Amino acid sequence: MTTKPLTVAIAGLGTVGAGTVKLLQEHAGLLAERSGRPIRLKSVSARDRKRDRGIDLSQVHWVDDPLALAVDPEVDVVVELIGGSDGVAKALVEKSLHDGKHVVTANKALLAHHGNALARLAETSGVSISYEAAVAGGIPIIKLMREGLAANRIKRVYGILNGTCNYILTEMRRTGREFADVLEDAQRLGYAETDPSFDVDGIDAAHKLSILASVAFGCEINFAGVHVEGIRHVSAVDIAFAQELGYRIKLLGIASLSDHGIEQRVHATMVSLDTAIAHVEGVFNAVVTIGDYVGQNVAEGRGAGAGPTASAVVADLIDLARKRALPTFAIPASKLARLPVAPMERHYGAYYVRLMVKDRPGVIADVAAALRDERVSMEAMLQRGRAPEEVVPVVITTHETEESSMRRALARIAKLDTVAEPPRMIRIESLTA
Ligand SMILES: NC(=O)C1=CN([C@@H]2O[C@H](COP(=O)(O)OP(=O)(O)OC[C@H]3O[C@@H](n4cnc5c(N)ncnc54)[C@H](O)[C@@H]3O)[C@@H](O)[C@H]2O)C=CC1
Ligand SMILES: N[C@@H](CC=O)C(=O)O
Ligand code: NA
Repeated sequence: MTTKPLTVAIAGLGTVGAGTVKLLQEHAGLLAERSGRPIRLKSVSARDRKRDRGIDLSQVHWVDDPLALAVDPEVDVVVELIGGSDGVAKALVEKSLHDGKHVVTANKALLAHHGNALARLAETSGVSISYEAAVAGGIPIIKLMREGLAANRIKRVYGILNGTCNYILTEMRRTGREFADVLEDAQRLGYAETDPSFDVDGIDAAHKLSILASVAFGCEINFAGVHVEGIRHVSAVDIAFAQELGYRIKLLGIASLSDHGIEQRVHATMVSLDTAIAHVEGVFNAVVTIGDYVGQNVAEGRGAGAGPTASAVVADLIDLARKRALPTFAIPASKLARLPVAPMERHYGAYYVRLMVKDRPGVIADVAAALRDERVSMEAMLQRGRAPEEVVPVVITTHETEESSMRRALARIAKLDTVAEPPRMIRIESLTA
């Protein structure tokens, strides 16, 4: 057994970087045992050398220019924890791979945008790019899919992929607090992205979903092909109606294969209270995979924060120390398929629609007519409180229909004089987990 340490350099010492340094130091003995050799942190780079991060950097080289880490001949692995799909993070990862260094990264934005090219580059350089921390934080979902489920064809993968959104939706429901107020909490706790609109607008979950889809289906990453919606439009009223109807609202990422191609979508979703995923709360994420031999598998754990993310980063380092490397997205980059994107208009599902209507005779008949004309079949209707000539909420749930019909019906409903605000639509997903 080799005792030569695995020599590591880390770029970025924020939430994840500082958490990773702490874990490497506190568990040094355990990691050496599990890896068969020590994992040695040689150097670090970040923007502000003087900042107190609550970690001991006295035995570590400080390097001002992160790109210098890529050319240090002693370094085996560069750990990129800066973030961002371009700029320094991309330059560092490319330079490191070119220079024959393994890369570990938590950067899903980078992989979603440039993963195909980076996987090819890693392969031609004979090194690996590992990214367990990039998808669902501490859940070992990449390991689960690339290794544990490797014998299966996977047709569908979905889950709660953003800790910040799940935390916000959970707190709003439990406490009735406002969206902006809860988002500040998530930022303080280190869950949110540098620009939190990436979280709340669904972009971060879409980055992760595009990576999961590639590993699940053996296809190239196609981030541009993800239909993305966030949670800004989800209001306390919808959360309360969801509860009354037996649902919970979750931001889900869902990828599946159909006759039309690959469907990838991220949006607020009503899931039945009977499902396990409805009860995944706070910063927890959950990923459900359906394999043809194994059936359904559910993995749950913390999706963000220093500790869980560091756990995933260091798990990748242990694999490298053990000299275990796999193709980036489970099969060689040159073999990844380029799949057609199934248009969202062809999506077939059930819908929740909330209208704010003037409480007048005939209004419901007009709404029902618009639905009927577009062949959307109503499942149930709820109206709470009567206040003639006042604006009141009316909720409709539909049977399964094509999204294009639903959109046409909503466009007609929005134009009715009695409808005071644009209709709010949330997809209802029938899930088994
Ligand atoms: N915070 C979390 O819970 C999770 C974050 N991630 C990902 O991990 C990465 C890091 O995220 P956080 O630690 O939360 O971010 P952060 O903002 O707390 O830390 C970023 C670090 O990068 C450094 N940095 C920024 N620009 C730099 C530059 N030009 N040159 C050198 N250093 C630079 C900053 O000084 C800081 O130390 C991102 O890709 C993020 O998406 C992934 C999973 C969970
Ligand atoms: N901002 C992300 C961090 C982890 O990927 C999240 O909230 O899930
Ligand atoms: Na993970």
